[in-house]
Amino acid sequence: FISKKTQNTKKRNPPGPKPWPIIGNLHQLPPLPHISLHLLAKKYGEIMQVKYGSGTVVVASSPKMAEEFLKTHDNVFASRPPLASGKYTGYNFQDMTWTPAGPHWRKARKVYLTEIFTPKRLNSFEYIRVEERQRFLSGLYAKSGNPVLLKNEIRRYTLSSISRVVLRDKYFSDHKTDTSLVSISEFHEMIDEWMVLNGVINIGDWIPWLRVFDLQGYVKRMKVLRDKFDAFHNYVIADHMAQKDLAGKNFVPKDMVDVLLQLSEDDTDPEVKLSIEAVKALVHDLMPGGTDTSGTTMEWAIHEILRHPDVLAKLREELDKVTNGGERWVQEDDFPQMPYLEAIIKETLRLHPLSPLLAPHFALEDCNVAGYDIAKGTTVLINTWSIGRHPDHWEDPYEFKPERFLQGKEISMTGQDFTLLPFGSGRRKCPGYTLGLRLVRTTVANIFHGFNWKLPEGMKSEDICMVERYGLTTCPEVTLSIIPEPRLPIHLYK
Ligand code: HEM
Repeated sequence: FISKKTQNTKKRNPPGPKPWPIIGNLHQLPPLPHISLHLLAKKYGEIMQVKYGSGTVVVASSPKMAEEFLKTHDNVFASRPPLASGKYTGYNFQDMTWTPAGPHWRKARKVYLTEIFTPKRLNSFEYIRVEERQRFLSGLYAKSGNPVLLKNEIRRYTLSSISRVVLRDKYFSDHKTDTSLVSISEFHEMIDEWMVLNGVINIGDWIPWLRVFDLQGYVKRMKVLRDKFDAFHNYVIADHMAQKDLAGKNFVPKDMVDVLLQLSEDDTDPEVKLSIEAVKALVHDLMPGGTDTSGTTMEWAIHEILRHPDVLAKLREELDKVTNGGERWVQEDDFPQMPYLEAIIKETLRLHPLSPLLAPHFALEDCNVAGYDIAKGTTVLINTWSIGRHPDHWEDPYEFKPERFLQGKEISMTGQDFTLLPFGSGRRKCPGYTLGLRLVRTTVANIFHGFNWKLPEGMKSEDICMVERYGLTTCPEVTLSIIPEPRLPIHLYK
């Protein structure tokens, strides 16, 4: 017998697979959790509850459910779960990616949006992006006729573009020297490790009594990485402060570290003061957050274009038109005249969203979503990989067809349309997307404007590997080796 009162107060959880004791549904996730959750959602529905150990995780797999969490109830779900990666590799939850919703996060977000990623600031750094792009394209020209690992070239280029804007480019070198704290390859390894450790499912986060054992060794690795990044940031901050002192009253901020340090001296905000520790945490966000994100998106776009010669032919038509038959490189102010390029980028991000489950969101209080009770402390994942393939919203969802974005109503990729969410939406939306898109658009355009690309002997375009490697960012499993052949007048490469 259940009393009427009990019936009325009984919680209604979203449907989901039956969890096993202790581990919950963790055994159902590997190797690619977004695809496993996509398949489970086909059975249990657009809002689904699973158990990660003893933790409750709710997964949204349709545009409608994404809108519920990221718009209708955005204020409730704009936090992050307190995972070990945020503690050890996010400056004890002070970096923006992992910081819980609250005064520090609001302050950090305001700083990013009003000081760092304003159109004026981004325009003022355009000359850096142009110089770095030229260096990148000239480097490819020098390797004409030889196979290049495109991923490595792109990573080097995105790192120097972002690091010159964030902290000037003097802290790395090809090899470790007295003046460079880490070599470029060491720094790439640190970024890779950060991406891996921020995307892993760490058992200790979800089965708390196992935490002390660190069964997978992830926390040990996080601590090693924390110390490496901290040594780097300490050096960078100390160097910037010394130069600021030297300049005295004549000091003018030259990069984002300068801007953040200047803001840390501002005592006028009654709510939060930006400590030096917080400055390090925010600089930390910009480096891995800015490099691998844009680079991996470029990589996916290049793979797709090479697999689709018809797409390449149409892109070339557009490139030739805006550059007057190839008299010059494509520039940022050409974008409005390049709808096909834009459609390619959207289609790439639809099929290969960089963070297929976004970064995890977290319920700050109990909330009723679409008739289901979601308890405070629930982790929420938005499966953008699944949403981008939703058969009710996309025709031939598994096909790469940029043309779909040129027909009918315009679909935005920056958070207004819940069918396409590569940057998320709402309060936690990616703050760096304007910079990311500027880099991705010009690079993809110029790679195909400046070069024909030959695949290695015996390889066909359909052999290009599209298998994913899971992490906070999901990249191609196999690095493509291809041969550049210049197609523009020689003086443009010099
Ligand atoms: C094509 C490039 C990029 C893509 C696809 C991308 C994607 C994303 C996604 C999916 C999120 C999580 C949103 C959520 O949890 O709801 C995010 C957050 C974030 N991104 Fe990006 N991003 C890109 C470029 C950048 C760049 C260039 C920067 C900085 C230089 C950056 C900095 C950040 C930061 C700091 C956050 C955390 C925001 C918060 O938690 O409040 N991103 N990005």
